[in-house]
Amino acid sequence: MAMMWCQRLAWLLRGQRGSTGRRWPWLSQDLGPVPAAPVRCCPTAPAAPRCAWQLHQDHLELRYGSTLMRLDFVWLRDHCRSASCYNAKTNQRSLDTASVDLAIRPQAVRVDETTLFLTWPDGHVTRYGLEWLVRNSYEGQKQQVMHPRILWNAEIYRQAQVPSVDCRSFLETDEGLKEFLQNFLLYGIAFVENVTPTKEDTEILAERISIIRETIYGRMWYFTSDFSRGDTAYTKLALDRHTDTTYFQEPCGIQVFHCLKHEGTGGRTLLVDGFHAAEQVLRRAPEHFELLAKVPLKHEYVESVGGCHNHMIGVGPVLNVYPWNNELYLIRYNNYDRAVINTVPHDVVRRWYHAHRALTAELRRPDNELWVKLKPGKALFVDNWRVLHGREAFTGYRQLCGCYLTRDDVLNTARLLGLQA
Ligand SMILES: C[N+](C)(C)CCCC[C@H](N)C(=O)O
Ligand SMILES: O=C(O)CCC(=O)C(=O)O
Ligand SMILES: [Fe+2]
Repeated sequence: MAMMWCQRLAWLLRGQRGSTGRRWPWLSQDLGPVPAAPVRCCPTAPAAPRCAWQLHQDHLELRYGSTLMRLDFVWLRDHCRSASCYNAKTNQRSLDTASVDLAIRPQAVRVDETTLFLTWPDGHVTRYGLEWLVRNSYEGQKQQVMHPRILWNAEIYRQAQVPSVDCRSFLETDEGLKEFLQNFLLYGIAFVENVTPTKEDTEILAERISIIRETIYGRMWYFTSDFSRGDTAYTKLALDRHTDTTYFQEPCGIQVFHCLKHEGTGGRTLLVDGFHAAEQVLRRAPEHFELLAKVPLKHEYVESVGGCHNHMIGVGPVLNVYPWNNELYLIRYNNYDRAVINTVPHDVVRRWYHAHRALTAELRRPDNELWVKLKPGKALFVDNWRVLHGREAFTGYRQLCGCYLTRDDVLNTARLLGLQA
């Protein structure tokens, strides 16, 4: 029934080029109720058609199920999955997009129960599965989040009783790895237990899920409070919550910590969900959130200790969101490493400080603080794009090892196991 109705429209539409605006008032913005006549002509049809469409000057408006899509004609030509336009073996586009006339319009449009058919002026036919369009259209994408997450404060995290994964199951079974990654994606932190407390064993863990990201700190690093590097991390001092490598253009995606030894007091690790704090700012004062997401600033690492000479600069806002759905994907927060602010005009800078204060207040709320004591055998993976870490001051000998991971490769592993990442 829907099909017949649309086909009729297709006939009507021929020769209607150059039209603007809505030509068929019975097809309201949300393609509202179905017109009475066509429904009656097909008694077995369901009450509302699954699909309805209408051509506009530069796009096709298509409703399928509850999704109303607006599909640009060039987009529709560009994403053609025919054998000559797309190589299904490599999943790569063969079509040269630059060869598409930017004023292209389909010559004929037809929809059946499952598929949209478009015939282009040169006779080429493009087919789209309607389900595929829902999944891949802007409107479909907007209805979902890229990364499903559970935002937490200390209470929520404890209540969830997220299990640690055993080292053997992590290394030897896909289920163990998948469970670990699922927890990591949802909470931004995850633990592996019963790890042999050596750098080499920690490295094996890291390599199970990703490629190790070598940085100025090396590939796998050890650190103690020997000030072997010009950074507070290499002392016994407390470290307030922060994310690492904010001074890289692309901050490291994941950080692995494994405490190999601690003979002394203090030294607990602090973890805070930066996205939870940012969400609270968004709820309470959206203008602060917006400023933190819009104003770029620099972070900097200037080192000149012993033989180590480094000067790194990373530029970007504190909060990074996908523009199409405002979903957070990266927080860059390190008050130690924040550089001189010289990218913000005078009439914005004070407002930025207010916004930064609001976020800091959220990040410092005691209910948001998760304190854990890292012990030999228990490795911690932290999403450095989301969860802030810090540490309590300590006494005695304390040795940590770990590494950074490339984010893309962690997500790759997760996707290959069937997780949404
Ligand atoms: C982890 N490791 C000890 C190797 C490096 C520490 C880097 C510390 C730096 N201030 C930052 O926050 O990025
Ligand atoms: O010593 C710690 O527990 C963490 C120090 C730190 O922030 C880091 O190494 O990135
Ligand atoms: Fe750190």
